[in-house]
Amino acid sequence: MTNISLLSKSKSFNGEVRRYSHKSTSLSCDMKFHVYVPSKSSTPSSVLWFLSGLTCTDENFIQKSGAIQYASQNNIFLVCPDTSPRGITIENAEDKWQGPGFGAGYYLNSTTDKYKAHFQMFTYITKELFELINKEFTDTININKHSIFGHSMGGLGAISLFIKTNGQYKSVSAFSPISNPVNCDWSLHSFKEYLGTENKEAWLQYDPCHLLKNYDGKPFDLLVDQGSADEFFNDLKFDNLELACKENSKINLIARLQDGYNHGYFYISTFIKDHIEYHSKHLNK
Ligand SMILES: N[C@@H](CCC(=O)N[C@@H](CSC=O)C(=O)NCC(=O)O)C(=O)O
Repeated sequence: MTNISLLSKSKSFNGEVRRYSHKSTSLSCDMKFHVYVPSKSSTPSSVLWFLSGLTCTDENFIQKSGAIQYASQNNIFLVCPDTSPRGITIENAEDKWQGPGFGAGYYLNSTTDKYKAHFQMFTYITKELFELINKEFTDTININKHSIFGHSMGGLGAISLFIKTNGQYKSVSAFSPISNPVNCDWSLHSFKEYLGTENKEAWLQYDPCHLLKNYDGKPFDLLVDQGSADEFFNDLKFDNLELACKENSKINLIARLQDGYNHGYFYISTFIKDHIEYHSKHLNK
């Protein structure tokens, strides 16, 4: 018995863009997500997860990134989750697009009384939705071939989820990630609200720079693109990311400062082909 409801589908590059809804047990609310299903092939598709940034839903990437063409060419099944629980009430909610709140789940499991009932995005992405995709599309995908990438808050999420799940994903990359959230006022504010105002150790468990500096697993590549004209450049701490990776010989950082590009989807769509081909190479090793 299926646990997902099809909301829409459209043919695209010989495959299908589909939007589904389901009742999330980890978030205790109804959630939506998009997938791209490549055209039928004798080889099961590899799976590539994209984690979106602040203010996004499951629609921004699939509509604006230009990824579908390259996913089709590389037999890649795309998964585009939402960025927070939806349709619930947050008592005394804050009206800040950087969070905490809707569109700003930071891909972490909240422990504070105000948010913990619904803001469990780490578990939602890495367990609940991961298992749902493997179950519902088991005839289409290779359940052992998943990779992950993301943008901004989603770049933070891709790097932290990759490291914290010990090999669940074959490869990782990021566009303009929030690399050091504990050293940026607005992301630290969300971390304090989600994880506790004095709980520095908990914040660090979701901070890419801290995780990269202290990583002690199998060596891996990390492709990161960063626009030089990014309006959030000083908040994203690209330099701290480079330093954290330089200090750890297990991480092969491929850092690309892209001259003149800003933070938005026109920049993402310029380099999306490179990222999809990077993941395809790692998924087909
Ligand atoms: N203040 C604006 C800007 C919000 C913004 O730029 N969001 C980015 C991600 S930022 C870090 O995670 C984004 O992806 N926006 C969606 C898009 O389609 O561009 C606002 O309030 O929107």
